Amino acid sequence: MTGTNKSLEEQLEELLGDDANRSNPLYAPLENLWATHRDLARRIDRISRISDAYQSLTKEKEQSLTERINKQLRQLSKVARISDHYQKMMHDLNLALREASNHDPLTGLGNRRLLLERLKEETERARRYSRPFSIAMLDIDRFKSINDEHGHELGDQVLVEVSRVLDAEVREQDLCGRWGGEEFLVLLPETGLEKAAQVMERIRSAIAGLVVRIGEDTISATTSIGVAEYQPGFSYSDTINQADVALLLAKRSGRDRIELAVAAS
Ligand SMILES: Nc1nc2c(ncn2[C@@H]2O[C@H](COP(=O)(O)OP(=O)(O)OP(=O)(O)O)[C@@H](O)[C@H]2O)c(=O)[nH]1
Repeated sequence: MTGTNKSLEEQLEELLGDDANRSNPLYAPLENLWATHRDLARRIDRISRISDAYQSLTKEKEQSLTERINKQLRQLSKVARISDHYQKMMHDLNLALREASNHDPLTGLGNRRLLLERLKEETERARRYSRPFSIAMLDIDRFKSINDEHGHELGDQVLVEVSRVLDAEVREQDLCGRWGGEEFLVLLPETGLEKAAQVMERIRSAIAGLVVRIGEDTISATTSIGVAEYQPGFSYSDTINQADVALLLAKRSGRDRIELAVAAS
């Protein structure tokens, strides 16, 4: 009656389902035992389903917590990237602002503000370490008539060309900048009057040889230059005044020349 490949449960079901076995004295206890077993199995099944459900709920919670943390991490790294980007932008903007506040937009040379800053520093250095320095004030001759004859735009072009010569001719340690209008200032650290005069003579000659072309027309320009050396006890503006006086002398003496400031005795 019982096949060997049948499970114990199947065999019992078959035994208890067969009415012929009811008269067997073991039938009732076996039926009871089977009922108890099935009840127990149902309970175990329920408990394990509850446990499974609880486990998957916990797993789900864990998963969603991990997902939430990952999402927050992704958002944080995005915010960090954006913040880095803005910091770089601010840095570049600051550099551009500093560059703009220190440079002349037409010629690209340092402006009066930068020149004054460096001049003050150089005066302090000269005072402290007893080191020489000189400055040269350079002015384009009869610039008004260049503007009047050829127009303001061309006047601007001459300013740019003169700036290029200046920038190319000054030495590494020197600083040249636009003092204002058609006037330029060259700062020559570690340089006495005589040496400064040599450098400026080279610059004067290079500018005199400059030819600015406009279509068929050509323009040339000359410059007058006043050179002054820092004197002990001088303020930076005293040195500027001395260079200005020398420049005025150069203008009055016929232009296209260099005059040196007379050292205070
Ligand atoms: N094109 C142009 N002209 C300028 C600029 N700044 C100043 N100027 C002109 O430069 C001229 C300077 O003229 P003045 O100060 O009379 O001197 P100058 O004609 O050079 O004569 P001297 O200095 O005596 O040789 C003025 O006409 C200004 O308008 C500029 O940025 N561009």
